[in-house]
Amino acid sequence: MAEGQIRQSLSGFYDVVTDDGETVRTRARGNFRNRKITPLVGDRVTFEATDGKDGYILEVLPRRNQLQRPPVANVDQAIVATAVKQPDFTTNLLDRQLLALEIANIEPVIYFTKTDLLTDAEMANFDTLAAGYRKAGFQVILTREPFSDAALTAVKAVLKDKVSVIMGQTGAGKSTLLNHVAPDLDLATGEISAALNRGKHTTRRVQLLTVADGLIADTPGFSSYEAFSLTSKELGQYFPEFKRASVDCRFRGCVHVNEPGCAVKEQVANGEIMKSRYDNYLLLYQTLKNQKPNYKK
Ligand SMILES: Nc1nc2c(ncn2[C@@H]2O[C@H](COP(=O)(O)OP(=O)(O)OP(=O)(O)O)[C@@H](O)[C@H]2O)c(=O)[nH]1
Ligand SMILES: [Zn+2]
Repeated sequence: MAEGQIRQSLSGFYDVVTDDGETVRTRARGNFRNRKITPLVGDRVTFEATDGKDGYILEVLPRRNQLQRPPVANVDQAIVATAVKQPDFTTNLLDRQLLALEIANIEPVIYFTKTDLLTDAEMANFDTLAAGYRKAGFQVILTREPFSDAALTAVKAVLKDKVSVIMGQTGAGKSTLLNHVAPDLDLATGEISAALNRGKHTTRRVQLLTVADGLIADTPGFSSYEAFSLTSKELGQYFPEFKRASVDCRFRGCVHVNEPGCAVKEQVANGEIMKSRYDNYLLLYQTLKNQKPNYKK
């Protein structure tokens, strides 16, 4: 019996890399299907290897988290590629992406793309915005020149020794960024997400690629479009700076809307919490409140 990590899945085959760096092609045994366990890329597994034949997976070790798109487990962080322009930037989309990651228990890293399209005055606004997100507790990479040494050094430092996924709207610059970080990958811009997960292809390949001493999923995520399975009451827990502030709210279970003595609203008023985050919270709160209860979870 050996142990390793699934680095690629393709048509029912799982390529497992052992701690010695050896790659073994395996299949999952029937008992996985019975137990409704589908091994995922990123899973730590035990497996049996047979000389000259495909090995088979014995057990999937407990997961820290898992994503549906891309189907990857044990993800450390998500690089949220966020264009400052083309497509237009909105805090609403960014905050929804951050919420989705918080729910999935995956650390976000906000990476602003296309800063070369900004005037200096516009750049100053993004500096202020980045400072707000940093204060809220998020990692933010914002550089004046895309793909400058400083920008690439920052990205590589973030990727090192971690399992990362990259997410962002179509056209946000995900493949362009990856191509700069790892030129040998040579991903076709505009094709990274077109080729996969669009329903047309039945043989879906998912891979963790070695990039800058880390592992990165070759398929981007789209979780911002997904419905959130949480209640309006729970929402505040997934805005980290709200959660921190809420210990000082007068009422336990304060949802930071109409309650008196709300520490979150106080911090919005005095500029500690970003107004845009609060406005987006209120929009999401209303959406969730109007949503039919979801008893699935
Ligand atoms: N000016 C400018 N253009 C950029 C930058 N990064 C990417 N682009 C352009 O933006 C367009 C979209 O970039 P992609 O890297 O294909 O975007 P993507 O996020 O991979 O898009 P999908 O594959 O559709 O999800 C391309 O025409 C890129 O050349 C940048 O930093 N500055
Ligand atoms: Zn409150």
